[in-house]
Order: sequence, then structure tokens, then C-alpha cells
Amino acid sequence: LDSWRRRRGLPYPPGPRGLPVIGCLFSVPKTYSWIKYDQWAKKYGGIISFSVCGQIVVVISDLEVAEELLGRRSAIYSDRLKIPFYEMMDWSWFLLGMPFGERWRRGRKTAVRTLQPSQMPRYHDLLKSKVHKFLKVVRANPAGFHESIGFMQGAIIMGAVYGYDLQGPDDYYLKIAQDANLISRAIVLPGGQVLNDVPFLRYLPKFVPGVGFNYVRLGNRLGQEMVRSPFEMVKAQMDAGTAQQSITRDCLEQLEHSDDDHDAKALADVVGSLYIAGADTTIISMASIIMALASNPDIQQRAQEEVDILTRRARLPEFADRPNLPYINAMCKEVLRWRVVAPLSFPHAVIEDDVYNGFFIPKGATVIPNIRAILNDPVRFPDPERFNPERFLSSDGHTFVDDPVLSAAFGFGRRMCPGQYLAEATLFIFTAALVSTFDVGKEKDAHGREMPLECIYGGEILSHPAPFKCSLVPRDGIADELISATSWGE
Ligand code: HEM
Repeated sequence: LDSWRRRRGLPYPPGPRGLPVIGCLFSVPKTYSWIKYDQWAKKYGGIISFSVCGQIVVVISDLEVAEELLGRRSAIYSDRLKIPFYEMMDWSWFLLGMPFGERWRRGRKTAVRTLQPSQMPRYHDLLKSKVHKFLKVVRANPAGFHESIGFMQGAIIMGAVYGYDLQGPDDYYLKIAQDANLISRAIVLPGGQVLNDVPFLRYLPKFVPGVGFNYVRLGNRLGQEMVRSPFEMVKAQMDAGTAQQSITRDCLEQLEHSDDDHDAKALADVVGSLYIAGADTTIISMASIIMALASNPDIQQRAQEEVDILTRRARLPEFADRPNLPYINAMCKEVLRWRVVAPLSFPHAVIEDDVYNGFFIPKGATVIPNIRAILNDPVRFPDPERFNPERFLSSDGHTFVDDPVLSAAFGFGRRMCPGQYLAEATLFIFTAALVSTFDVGKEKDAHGREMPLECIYGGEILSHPAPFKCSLVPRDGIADELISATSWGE
């Protein structure tokens, strides 16, 4: 009755009714749930709602609605769901999951400030060195490209955040972060998406004894270790005068005159959050670039020609070349659309009752933007399954035309990804360096016949590609020399 009064007779957004009490609990699959949401969007429209055990879930598959609610009304759409496993693990340090409020606001400020476009030149040398090292590593072991991407990105983020040079794939800090990431995905068993879609499961540990208990303990320990140990390392290095430039060092220097331990701890939480959010995402787009090149030889050739004209094959591409490489820029945009990294973003929660277009959206509702649907809308992006960088070129084919819609790949409103510019810079230098030195293609069998390329993308909160096979060989002697000549990444 109370809810009826609050609603003033207004209906919730349309959607499937589900069963009494549990609602749509069993209608939402645990993985690839966006496929179900697409079907519902076709039937009910760009904003739908359903209930799961009394909790209202709103799914937005329409760009204008997402921009209105999550963008323009972001003051009331920027909370996060309480994820009890995170709470039990005491992952309250994790910016991505933090509730809207003063602690989040402060942490977010630090993240945005250190990763804004004007800061990017500070990271250019780091990005180049790690990408060039990747070229060398892949030349030596092409079959291991998938792991090499993971290591490269770990090294980029560890370098940017802590000024630390990862020692190798078994580096202690990399391992903790990878394990913590696995836990944070596994914790939402049995498929990462589950807790976000089915808030009811948050009560699971209470009535299924033992479930998650070990995960919780382990997750807690890994989280604490990941946030604390690299941070303490930078502090010790600063005392010894040996700390490399990094986000952590810069921020600590600014804190120097504050004796407040609280500030230092809050800072450790933010930089730890950047590390975990940054290490697991960009790798998906880099693997997808390799996938796109392997299956589209014509696109690869065009990209190579564009870079070759500029560099004359006398050097590797630089960040200064970025404005003059429209096709490469278009590829980097297209890959974010073609294989959406976080298909359902990360759910938002509503802070106050709201009304949209005559529909009632209650305080506490979960709001899931279906980014995948928005970026694969066949009206806006004809033949959406095709990797087609030309979507982002002017009609004469020479100028890159940025489409603001693509920023949806990084979410909406005040919660939008603060790592966007670093991710885009990484993708640019990675793609440009790769096409200028390697031919990527399908694997050949013993008879020299091309084998079909298969790649399965996961159906969880981050859609990771399963490792796939393809051929990566230096283009020719010139490419080989260019790779050998770089002193970066030794
Ligand atoms: C291709 C790469 C990436 C993609 C597609 C991506 C995507 C996203 C998305 C969809 C969100 C949720 C936004 C929302 O709630 O509306 C997010 C949040 C976040 N991302 Fe990224 N991200 C990427 C790379 C990075 C990197 C490199 C970093 C750090 C250096 C980073 C740090 C974060 C943080 C800290 C948040 C939480 C923001 C908050 O809740 O206030 N991301 N990202």
C-alpha cells in the first residue's frame, strides 16, 4: 500500500510480470543476460522493468533514456547496489562499488584529476615502452600473445599507479591483483553477472551455510594486501629518494603537509581501485583488435598503409602521429563498439523516487544500462556485427569523426569510467605499433590452409574473450629491424 501511495498510481516501466514473490528470478539467465534484455526491449521498449523478490530492476537499452536518467539526472542515479559479498570481504575501499557519498566523491576526484586528458602526456613514455616490449615478446613467442597482453597491461597500470616495473609474469604484485580480480568475479558465483541481476542472491550466505565463506576470507586478505603493500613500497621509496614518478607519488607529495593518516589511507584505497579496475578491462579491447585484424586482411592492409606513409617505415609510430592516423583512431573506436568490454556496464542504484515519461522509478531500484544494445543498434550502426572502422570516417574517408555515442562504452554520468583517456591512449599506441610491425592472420594447418578463427566472449560482467589462436609474424626484415632497434622496454 505504501508503495502504491508513493507511486501516486503511476506504473513502473513496462516489462515481464514474472511469478508472485520471486518475480523474474528464474527468467534472467546468469550469463549473457543482455540477450534476454534485448528480447524484452524488443517487446516492451527502450526502458523496461521487472522485479526480483520485491527488488525493482530497470534495464535501459535506449541511448536517449540512458543519457537522460544516468546523465542529466545523475545526481539521483549514481548510487551503487550494496553487494554483500563485497561488504563481507570489506572491499569498502573499492571505488567502483562505493556508495554515492562523500567518501566516493573525494576518491573519484583524485581518480579524475590524475587521469584527465591533460595528464596523458605523462604516461606516453610508459605506454610506448610497454607496447614495444610486447612486440619483442610476441616476436619470440607468438602463441603466448594472450598472456603477453595481460602482462603488458598489468605493467602499464602498475607503472602508472605506483611507478613500479613488473618483473615478469610471476611478479608478486601482478599475482595478487590477478587473484583479487578472480575472486571479485568468482565471488558473484556462479557467473559474475548474477548478483547484479538478481539482488535476492545477496541473502544467499545467510541461509546456505558455508557458501562463500572461504572466498570471503581470501578476498578480504587479497584486497588488503593489494591496497596496502604497493602503497607502502612507494612510501618507503620516497623516504629513500628512489621513487619513480607515479600517481601515488604525485598524490603523496601533495599530502606531504597533512599529518592526517586518514588522508593517506583514503589515497591508498583510490590508487588500489585504479589498479584493479584498470588491469582487467583494456586487455579485452586489445585482444579484440588482434581478432579483428586476423579476420579482416583488407582492414589490416589499409591500417598498415596509413601508418607506413607517415613513418616511411623508418621508425615506429608516436603519440604525435595520433591526429594524422584517422583510420587507426577509427579502429580504436570501432573495437569498443564491436566487442563491448562491460556489456551491462556496472549497475547503478537510484537515490530518490523518480518519474520518467509517466513511469515510476522507486528509490533503491537497480538500473542497468544495456551498453551492448546501445552500441549495436542496427539503425545507428548498420550491420553491427561487422568490424567496420569506416563508420567513424568522414565521407571523403580522410578524417576521423568522433561519435560521442561511443563514450557509452565507458558508462554514463558521474560514474563514468575515469580511466577512459588512458584506455584510449593505450589502444591507440598498441594498434599503431602492432600494424606497423606485424602481419596478423588466421592460423594455418599442416597443409598451409587457413583454419577458421573462433573466439568465444564470456557472458559475465566483463566479457573476456577466451584465448584464441591466430598467427602473428613480423611483416618483413624492415619490421624485424624496427622491433629490434627500439631500446624501450629492455
Ligand atoms: C577499454 C577499457 C575500459 C572500459 C571499457 C571501461 C569501462 C568502464 C565502465 C563501463 C565503468 C562503469 C561506469 C558506470 O557505472 O556508469 C567503469 C568504471 C570505472 N573504471 Fe573503467 N573502463 C576501462 C578502463 C579503465 C582503466 C584503464 C581504469 C584505471 C586506470 C579504469 C578505472 C575505472 C574506475 C575507477 C571506475 C569506477 C568509477 C566510479 O564508480 O565512480 N577503467 N569503467
